[in-house]
This record gives sequence, C-alpha cells and structure tokens, in this order.
Amino acid sequence: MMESNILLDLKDVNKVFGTNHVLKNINLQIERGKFITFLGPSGCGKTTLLRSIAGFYTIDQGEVWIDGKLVNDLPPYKRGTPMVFQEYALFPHMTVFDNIAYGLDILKRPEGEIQQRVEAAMAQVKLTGLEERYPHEMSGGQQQRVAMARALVMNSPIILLDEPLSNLDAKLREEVRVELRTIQQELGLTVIYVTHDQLEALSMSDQIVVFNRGKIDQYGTPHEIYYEPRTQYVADFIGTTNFEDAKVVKYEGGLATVQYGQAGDTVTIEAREHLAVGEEVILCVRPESLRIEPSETSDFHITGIIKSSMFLGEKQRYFLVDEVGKEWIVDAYDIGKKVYDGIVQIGAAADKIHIIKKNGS
Ligand SMILES: Nc1ncnc2c1ncn2[C@@H]1O[C@H](COP(=O)(O)OP(=O)(O)OP(=O)(O)O)[C@@H](O)[C@H]1O
Repeated sequence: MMESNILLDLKDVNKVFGTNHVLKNINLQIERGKFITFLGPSGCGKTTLLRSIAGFYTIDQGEVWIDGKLVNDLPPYKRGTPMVFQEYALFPHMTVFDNIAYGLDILKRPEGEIQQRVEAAMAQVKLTGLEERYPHEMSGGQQQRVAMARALVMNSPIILLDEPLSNLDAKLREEVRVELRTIQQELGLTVIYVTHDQLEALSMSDQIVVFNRGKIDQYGTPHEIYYEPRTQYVADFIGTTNFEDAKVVKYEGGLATVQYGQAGDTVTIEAREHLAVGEEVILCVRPESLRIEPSETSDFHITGIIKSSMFLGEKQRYFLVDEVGKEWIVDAYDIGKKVYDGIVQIGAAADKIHIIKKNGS
C-alpha cells in the first residue's frame, strides 16, 4: 500500500472550556515534511489545537488522525508528537546527552540503545562532541538543536513547537529561526510551529494556518496569505493593508470591474472568486503597491493630502488623508524623505489590487 502523504488529519475538531467554545470545527490536513505555522493573535486557539494534537487536551468532538491512525483515545506519550516549549524547556542541571536521553530513560530503554539513539540524533543536528556540555554553555541556536534532537530521538513523526523563540532577543531569534528551518529541511521533518509573529510565519513556513477566534480563516503558502488573503481579517492581520469599499459593476471571465471612491471611478481587476454584479466588495492595496504622484495614469487612484511621514530605515512611510477623511499608508523605497505639499494623487496598478468579498469575515 502506498504511504499517504497526509501525516496529520483533523476532522471537525471542537474544544470547549466551560462556556468558551475555543475550537470550532477545525478541518486541516498536513503533509509530511512540511513546516506549518499556526498564526493568530493571543487567545484565538492556536495552543489549544496544538495541545489537542499532542494529546494534552481531550477534544469534545471530532477526530485526530496521525499517520493513518485515529489517536483520540491515545495519551500523549503514545502519539509520537513531542512538544517543544518556550526556551526549549531543557533541564539546566543536565548535560546535553542526558537532556536528549530523557524521553528514552522514561521509557526505560536499554542503556546501549539509548547511547546509540542519542548519538545518532546528535549527529543529525550536528552537535556531536558536545555531549557533556550544559545548556548554559551553549548558544541559543545550539540549545534549539538540543531541543530538536530531544524530539528526534523519539522517532516522532511530528514535532510541535509552541512559540519556542518568544523569549529570545531579536537578533538571536532570527539566527535560531534560520537554524530551525535548516534542520527541518535537511531532515525532512514535519513541524507545526505556533506563533503570533507574522514575520516569523511568513519567513519560515511552507504553509500558514491563520486562526480567527477558534476558526481557520485561511490555510495557504506565505505568498498566498500575503497577496491573496481570503478575508479582511487575514489581510489586516498580515502586514499592513489599505482597504477601500467598492461595488461590482461588471463581472465577466474572471474579470471584475468595480466602482470605488467619491467620483465613482472604476477599475478592472482579476477576481479569484465568482462575484455578482451589484455585490459589495473590499479592495486591498498594500502600502508598497501604491505610488505617490504616479507617472502614468494608474488603474486605481485616490486623491488626498499627505499628513505625515515616518522614516523606517529601508523605506519612508507616508500617511495620506483622502477626500472622505480616510487614511492611506504608502511606502516609498526610492525617493528619500520627500516633503509633499497640497493635494497629491496616489495610485496602483490593477494587478496589485486584491478583491475580497464583503461578507468574507
Ligand atoms: N486549560 C484551559 N482552561 C480554560 N480555558 C482555557 C484553557 N486553555 C486555554 N483556554 C482559553 O481558550 C482560549 C484560547 O486559548 P489558547 O491558549 O489556545 O490561545 P492562543 O491562540 O494559543 O493564544 P496565546 O498565544 O496567548 O497562547 C482562550 O480564551 C483561553 O483563555
């Protein structure tokens, strides 16, 4: 029989704490060898789902399948889904070797087997030779490798990481991020990573699951999540987006002509979902897709006054207030800190505008 590529299959998973319905009909399939991120603000249910997969919580309804097996009734240690927490939860008083051997010790595996498996795991994460070190004698990146080795030694099909980098400073975080992604790719591991940090999610993942109050709003590649958000919630949560209400006046062959703004201007945009004439939609435009004083007539344009600007290192961010008093954010990368006086136009090409259905979220 061919091995299925789906390693984790969640079917209609529901979890309730008292009167708090924390997970609402979660359906999700995760492929082998992928780096998956659960992304969303605090309290949206990411950790609850991770713990439900690991078996620390019993779900109220639904099914959790791991590697073709229904695991609803299995305790955590029989699921093969170790979790790595903040600061990797290494035991500070134990050597690296003992930290990695811990899970096998608990299972009372024979000495020789433990020795051999720990050495193999240490070689996989390139830590051979550091067996006798203590966690505090290692860099953040090395500690992350120990945490991974601890999961690898158990031959786990999935490794679950709950905000493992949240206590590190910005520079170390970035270093460890790269480290983690490298190990995952080199060893073809399946990793589920929980974070509320969108940059972390965008930069590390094969697929991102965006949570919105206990539901999945979108499951897609970082590129899809960023450029083709399915709901206003996703567009708003990931990066910065300008929104404009519009109405569909024509829809034909996947092209929607929409009317927007005070003067009733129109723009024709490729639409991924079927739209009806008369339907209310929201246009999403990223700050980097807008130009101030666009040289040629752009497909989409807004008139207003630049109220302020902000230096952000690689770019200058401008805040424009349009004719109805709404604020627009425009990022300029190439013009230095130019001062604009009086009425200006900002514009974007039609292919930089994304349409979302108004009832999307
Ligand atoms: N053991 C528990 N008992 C009761 N309520 C809980 C428990 N664990 C979580 N909750 C509640 O479930 C909801 C989701 O919490 P969860 O920790 O899953 O969110 P999260 O998205 O991981 O957020 P954070 O990033 O803050 O951990 C919250 O309202 C929380 O208060």
